[in-house]
Amino acid sequence: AVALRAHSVEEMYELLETLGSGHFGVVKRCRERSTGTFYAAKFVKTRRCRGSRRGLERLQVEREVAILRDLQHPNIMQLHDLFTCRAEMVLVLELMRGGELFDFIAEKEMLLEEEAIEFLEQILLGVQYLHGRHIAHFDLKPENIMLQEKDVPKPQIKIIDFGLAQKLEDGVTFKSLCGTPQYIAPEVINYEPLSSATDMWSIGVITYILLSGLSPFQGETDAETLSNVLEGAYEFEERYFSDTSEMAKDFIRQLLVKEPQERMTASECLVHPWIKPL
Ligand SMILES: Cc1ccc2c(c1)c1c3c(c(C)cc1n2CCCN)C(=O)NC3=O
Repeated sequence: AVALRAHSVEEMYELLETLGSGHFGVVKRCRERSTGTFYAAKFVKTRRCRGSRRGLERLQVEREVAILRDLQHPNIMQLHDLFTCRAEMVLVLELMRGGELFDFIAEKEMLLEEEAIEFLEQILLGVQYLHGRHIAHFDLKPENIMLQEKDVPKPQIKIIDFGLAQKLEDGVTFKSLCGTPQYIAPEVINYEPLSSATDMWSIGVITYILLSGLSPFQGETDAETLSNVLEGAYEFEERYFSDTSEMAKDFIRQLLVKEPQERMTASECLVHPWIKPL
């Protein structure tokens, strides 16, 4: 169980280099003094006095922690320890030495269909587990898919960053305008009720990127990207998709569907002939 510790994180962990920073805060590699095991420590400033922005971050982190504590799946990031003090919260998380899937694709330009399927199957198993517990991630993108190790034949992945995740209470329509333009579904832009289907649209975008290195809706500006998403305006550019299988294109077509209810669910994706050939 993850206890709320009164001590400072530095009593229990030796802080090492910064792994990344961004809206989520700062993430540092660290080593647990008692075991010598390496982890990732995510620091989020939550000092209330700096205006509502900090307060909002604290709420997001508290929601993320509540969700993470409840989850136990090989493809979902595990919370190992938690420290809160007035000015900040520190989440100690499994270390994913392989870094982001985003960087992995960038290095390789694009993946073979077999490699893409390896990643997608794990992402879909993690998302199927989340949706089965009525949790939507709402920020699925290659930056939030981390690799345990990267120089291995079949890298293991975990989904991270549940800062925008929500428990989907039946009947409660959740609307929110956040997420990253390239990956957000039409209903997010139209401020319509969001659901687990919103995550499935993002998986369609991620699949398109894994196979081509291209982002299907990206425009010159965010505004252009958002209007491309609303029009559902994407195509399989011949130059990039000439040797992509029809099965793979069908998989993407059945996710990049404007109507949320018409998109495949994670479970349906896992038995789609492209993922689960007979
Ligand atoms: C090797 C490496 C490099 C950058 C990392 C991480 C690991 C990392 C990690 C985590 C998070 C939330 C962010 C992380 N970042 C920041 C970027 C995440 N999109 C995490 O939970 N475990 C990580 O290893």
